[in-house]
Amino acid sequence: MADLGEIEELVLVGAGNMGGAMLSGWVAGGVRREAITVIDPNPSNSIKSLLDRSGIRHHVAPPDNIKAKILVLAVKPQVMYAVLDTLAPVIDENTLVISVAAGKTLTYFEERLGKLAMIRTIPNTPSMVGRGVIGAFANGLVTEVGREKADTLLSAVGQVEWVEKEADIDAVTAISGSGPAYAFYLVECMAEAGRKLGLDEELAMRLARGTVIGAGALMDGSKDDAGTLRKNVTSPGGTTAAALEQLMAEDGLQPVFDRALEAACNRSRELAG
Ligand SMILES: NC(=O)C1=CN([C@@H]2O[C@H](COP(=O)(O)OP(=O)(O)OC[C@H]3O[C@@H](n4cnc5c(N)ncnc54)[C@H](OP(=O)(O)O)[C@@H]3O)[C@@H](O)[C@H]2O)C=CC1
Ligand SMILES: O=C(O)[C@@H]1CCC=N1
Repeated sequence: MADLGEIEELVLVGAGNMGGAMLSGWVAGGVRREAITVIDPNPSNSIKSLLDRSGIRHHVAPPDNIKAKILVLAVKPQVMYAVLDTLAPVIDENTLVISVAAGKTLTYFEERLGKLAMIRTIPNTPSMVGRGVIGAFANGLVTEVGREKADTLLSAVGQVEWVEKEADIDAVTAISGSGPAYAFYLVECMAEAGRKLGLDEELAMRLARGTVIGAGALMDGSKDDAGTLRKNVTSPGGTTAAALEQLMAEDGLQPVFDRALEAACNRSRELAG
């Protein structure tokens, strides 16, 4: 595994939710501040304060005195086209490009930047607390060393899962990229149901939040699979069995998740263009 301290000429384009999370992970993990350049016309106050605190170079547009060894693209898919047009000054034939943009394919980037070593990734927001899940696919121009460096950078914010087919990234996006939103929605639904049972709204939310956080922590520390952990809660003839009977009625939530993840996967494919 490469060392974060050995990373050089790392250029981050877009320091929002995802770019900012990665930047924080790199700084905390030991990437040298001199090795990082951030390009963002309007970083948030928290990123501005990180940049000021750590003394990292910041530009509102690509400067012409740096060639990126690693270029991380973390702007919204909708502005990617315009951004790529501006990047020529910071790219040469040795630049390794890492995209975190949902949907945007390697072909899309190759058509605009030329044939370069490129990695398409899809992280998720728990990357902000170092607990992300990041799917990644490398094109044929990425060397073993390049892949190791990318793995090290991405591992600074979470668990990296490499896939063998680029098309799988759309499905990864549907599970782990968007997945935190499903977990948060679960909390919202549980809290609302508790409120309808007569609990104070804020108490219901504290109970729902704490339960999902605790269940995640339990799963994190356990060798048991999710099904076994569920069965451990479910006493025969008890309250959980009564609830699960409702949640699993007919085909249960599976068809809803099938439809939801298919919609996310299809949307990822649509964002390609
Ligand atoms: N949020 C998520 O859960 C996930 C997001 N992603 C992907 O990450 C990418 C970024 O998303 P997210 O971080 O949520 O978005 P944000 O809007 O939080 O961050 C994007 C940043 O890029 C900045 N920006 C806009 N134009 C430029 C430019 N020309 N040059 C440099 N920076 C620019 C934005 O500034 P301003 O705010 O002023 O526009 C903003 O700071 C997207 O492609 C998304 O698909 C992937 C997985 C999960
Ligand atoms: O909703 C989106 O498009 C981005 C990608 C995955 C999570 N957020």
